[in-house]
Amino acid sequence: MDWPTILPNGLQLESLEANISASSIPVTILTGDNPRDPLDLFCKPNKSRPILPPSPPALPLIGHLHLIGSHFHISLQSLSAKYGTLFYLRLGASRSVVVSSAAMATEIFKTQDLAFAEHPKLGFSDEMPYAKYGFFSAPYGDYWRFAKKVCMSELLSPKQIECSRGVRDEELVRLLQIMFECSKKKELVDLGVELMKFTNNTLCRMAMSTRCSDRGDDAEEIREMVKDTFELGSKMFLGDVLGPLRKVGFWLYAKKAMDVHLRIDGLLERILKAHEDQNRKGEEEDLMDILLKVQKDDKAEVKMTRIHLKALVLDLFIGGTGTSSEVILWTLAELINHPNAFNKLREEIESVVGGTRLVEDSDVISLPYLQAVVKEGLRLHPPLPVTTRSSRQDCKIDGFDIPKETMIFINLYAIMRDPNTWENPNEFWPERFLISSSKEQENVEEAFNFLPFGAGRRACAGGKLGLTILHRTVAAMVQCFDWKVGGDQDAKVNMEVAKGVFMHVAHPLLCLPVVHFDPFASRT
Ligand code: HEM
Repeated sequence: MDWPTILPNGLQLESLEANISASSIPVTILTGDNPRDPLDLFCKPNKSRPILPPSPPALPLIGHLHLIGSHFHISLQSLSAKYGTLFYLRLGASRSVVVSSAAMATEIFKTQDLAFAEHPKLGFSDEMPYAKYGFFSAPYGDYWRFAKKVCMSELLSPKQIECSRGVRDEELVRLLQIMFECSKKKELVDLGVELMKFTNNTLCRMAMSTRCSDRGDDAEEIREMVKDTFELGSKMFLGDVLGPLRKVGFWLYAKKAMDVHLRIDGLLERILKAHEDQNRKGEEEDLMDILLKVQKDDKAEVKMTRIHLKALVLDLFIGGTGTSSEVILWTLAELINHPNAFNKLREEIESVVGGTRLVEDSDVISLPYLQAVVKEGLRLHPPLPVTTRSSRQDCKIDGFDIPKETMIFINLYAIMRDPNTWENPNEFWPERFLISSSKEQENVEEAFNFLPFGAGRRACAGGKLGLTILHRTVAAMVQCFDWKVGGDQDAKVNMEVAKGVFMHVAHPLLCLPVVHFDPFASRT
């Protein structure tokens, strides 16, 4: 099925051409509920005439680009209020369909999961040496299925998460020590920066025990490179998805992208060699050790190459660090702005943990309010507010045709703030997750209303690890400190979101930590 040249509302090619030649391009083309996409004027007519979802008026060449503002997820949310929970957009050269309700998401994530089990291939994928081998970008097929199995049964399994407890404990204590130090010196902490370092270090050590290498500053170097990758990645994504011509993003940033890639590859290669050379028997296995074993396993159903291995480690590292630190930051910001919730959480922690030790992973099961707080943080501030899929074949949703290789934007942010599902959807109110019974909560998740980790085959592979890190870190930061924004007792956090496709905070969160409880006091 090709994209149509005649629309379901009956607009004919000839009449549109006439309108264009009358040189009133935008105005005349843009009338009608489901106007002709001007780009299609140059395509051959197609007999099958698919019925596309409704769409806003489009402009020649740029399509609907002019309707996208500084916050991608919010622009899509506003458009869905007007054009429905399934609508068609052409952003520059990309044809896409936007999904903004749980019912439509159910089609993508459950009913037709297999048909949408791929992330879209971006214009620059072929040019980037790792992109073809990565897990996130892998097409649904033998390699992806094999890597997913390795992730779920080995790398990110409950057993491996438990094995990583020592590393996670050490990194959390290191984070808290920084806060105690700043508190003592009455210095403001940039919470975003410290949390990012914390998740980076945790994931870096879990993935490749940087102590294996001969240099001590690998984590810092990786952090820099991941930052560069993210910045470049979003520019190239925007260039690719929003630009008038595909691959423009790549042409613009190719040299820088290649430079970052070579730096990352050099570093990963060095760490990999250190793992191969050392006799690590008796030492705790990290993810690289496990993958090296998988790579050498002749009986494995798929042969994993060296480049696959490096790309997978990098994907896990990139997928896990920024996401976790952002949610911790937003959740703390909400708690600081909602002192009642903050105090309620602290009381719960103190009643379960007592006053002599730091909260532990094993306490979380007895801390329902903590779990509700973290869920509410994820609901309001999903670090990937819009996830993407690509249709692997021609499909139908809600009676509309979705041609093969259409990019699907699933607006997780809009779904988790849908007023039809959530009472006072924009309010931070963790109690909403306590009021309903656990059965009702399961229903909410099964009904695809709560989707911070996406869903279906391509759902987040590290959700369990992510939640483990979130629960423990938020709990420890509340158990140990009061937080004064900018050093001021009554100041509130500015909750503005930075421009772009992610959910970064727009302004650094600078806080003075004031010690409430020091679990290490007796040891010093
Ligand atoms: C708060 C923490 C996290 C959040 C909110 C989050 C969210 C997401 C979302 C929304 C997706 C896209 C899912 C979809 O398209 O349906 C995703 C994919 C992914 N995430 Fe996470 N993530 C988190 C932590 C992690 C961690 C800790 C790891 C690993 C260490 C990880 C690894 C991945 C991978 C590998 C994918 C790609 C899955 C695939 O393509 O099959 N994530 N994540």
